[in-house]
Amino acid sequence: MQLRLTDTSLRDGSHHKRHQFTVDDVRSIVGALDDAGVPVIEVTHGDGLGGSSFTYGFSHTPEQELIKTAVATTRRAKIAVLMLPGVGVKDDILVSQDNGASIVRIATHCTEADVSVQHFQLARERGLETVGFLMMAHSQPPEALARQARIMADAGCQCVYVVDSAGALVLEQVSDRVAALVAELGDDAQVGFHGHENLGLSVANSVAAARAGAQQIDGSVRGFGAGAGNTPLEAFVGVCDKLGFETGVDFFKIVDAAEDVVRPVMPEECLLDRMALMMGYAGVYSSFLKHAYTQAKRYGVSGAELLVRAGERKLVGGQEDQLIDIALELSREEVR
Ligand SMILES: C[C@H](O)CC(=O)C(=O)O
Ligand SMILES: [Mn+2]
Repeated sequence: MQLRLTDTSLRDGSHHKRHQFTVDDVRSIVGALDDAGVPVIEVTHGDGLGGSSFTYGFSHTPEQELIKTAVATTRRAKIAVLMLPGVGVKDDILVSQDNGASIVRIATHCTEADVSVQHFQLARERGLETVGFLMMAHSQPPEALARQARIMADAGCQCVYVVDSAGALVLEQVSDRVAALVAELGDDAQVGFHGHENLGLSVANSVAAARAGAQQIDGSVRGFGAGAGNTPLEAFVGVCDKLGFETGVDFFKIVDAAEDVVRPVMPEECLLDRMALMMGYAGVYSSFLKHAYTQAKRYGVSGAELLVRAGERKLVGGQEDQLIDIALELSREEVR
């Protein structure tokens, strides 16, 4: 069986790098991944097009410069961009296409697929390939996710992803969700899976997704992504070789890329440490990790407790400022 892999290190890794990617980083990573045969490479601010802001963190280099560099560097791989409606706007899609991106991935919270309809319609009218991201997929049962996937597919989405933003899903919880989407969508759209490593299961979860019928799988070389990182793509390629899934990616080349090209660009390794584990356990959006570190330090409170409470409040992407509220709550409790 054929799997199409997308590397997200130059987008999800942007969270870990606090959005400080340079043109040189993009050139070296895209060059190495393209040479290894990775078919799709995503390049955008961590929070998608238009994410460079006070709330999410300002980019070192404008994302459109990074996208242009990726397009100029790649020989075979397609360049994808991510957008969250409301963070980015329709014009951002058009500018990205003018700069050579050919796949647009529209991400919504997994109960809000309806906000993506106009973006899929525009992207298809313009001849772009489309992917939909149902984020925080652990928070909804399979049948609810399938209904949201149907909204995306009817709007023109060609592959709907189960996105384990919190790294909170465990094996059958992935396959049940993927299978529900496959059953709902049939030939109308493919199904994909995007994992995070917060419970140490991203590779196993991606295998479960593929076995349940997912045809597209995300990963980031060296796990370079938010939280404890994404599915380490080089490990997943090796596992696919052993299980007989065809990826078209050269295992030895991607292992060298991870070690020699990607690791030097990372500020530090992505760790499965206390904070990351809390995210997986409590079901917290992985992109909150750096914000939680910042607020925990600023208010002198426990980052792990901050994340557990973020999970209890069921915060979703875009509610980063609520971490300040929780930090104040914790510091008030400590004073008493
Ligand atoms: C904007 C988020 O970082 C998208 C993503 O990668 C996820 O939800 O996971
Ligand atoms: Mn992610």
